[in-house]
Amino acid sequence: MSEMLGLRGLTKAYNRGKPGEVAVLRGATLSVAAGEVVALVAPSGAGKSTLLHIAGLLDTPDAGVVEIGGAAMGGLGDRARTEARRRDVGFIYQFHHLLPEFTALENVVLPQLANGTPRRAAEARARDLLERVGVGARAGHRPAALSGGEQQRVAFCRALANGPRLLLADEPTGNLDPGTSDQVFGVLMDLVRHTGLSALIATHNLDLAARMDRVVRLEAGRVV
Ligand SMILES: Nc1ncnc2c1ncn2[C@@H]1O[C@H](COP(=O)(O)OP(=O)(O)OP(=O)(O)O)[C@@H](O)[C@H]1O
Repeated sequence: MSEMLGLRGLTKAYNRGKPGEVAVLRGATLSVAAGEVVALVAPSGAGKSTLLHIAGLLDTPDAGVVEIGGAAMGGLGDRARTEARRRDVGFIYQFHHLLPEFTALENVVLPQLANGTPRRAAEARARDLLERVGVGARAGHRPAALSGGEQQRVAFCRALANGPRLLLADEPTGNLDPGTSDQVFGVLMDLVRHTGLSALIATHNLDLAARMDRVVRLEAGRVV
């Protein structure tokens, strides 16, 4: 099977060369195949957010290689990185991070407009995605008027708005109560499977991890 995400020998330290240096990644290597959904399990502070940010081109490693769809990302300039991120990567955070002054629909439309999609097509796609995750009827509401589970469903739609090839999620249901988390996670998995996306999903929840294709652990800065 072809590889969608390749992380090879990543190292990353904060406060590098200073007294407070924290070596977070120490040669982390990981591969996600096309269509594969991988769970990333790590104790708190082990560096999973750092790893996801590097994989999602939001941060750069000190050393090592990031490949998306077989293309090395290391040599890209800022502009090409931003383009690759917008086009290829969808990101979901623990907290929804929706724009509070915009409706659910607009939150899913805006990244498409930024990517050059005409408004009419962007709205049609946004409505379709919101319907698929069961919040179509709430499309005209702002995030504050939605429940936590609904907000997170909208955030899933936003992450998928530009049709990424790779989905990265950092505790996507970590902010929800256990019952809602379970249900909303099911919605996310349906969406991912339906789209044939590759995904790397960080979670502390071993039951959720067991519902993915493969589980990897981040320990002492390496993937085991
Ligand atoms: N900007 C920074 N400057 C200094 N240290 C940092 C910075 N960002 C993260 N760290 C440290 O690096 C380590 C890994 O952080 P990271 O956020 O990647 O962990 P995590 O596994 O996602 O943790 P959690 O599950 O608690 O969110 C932590 O010890 C953290 O304190």
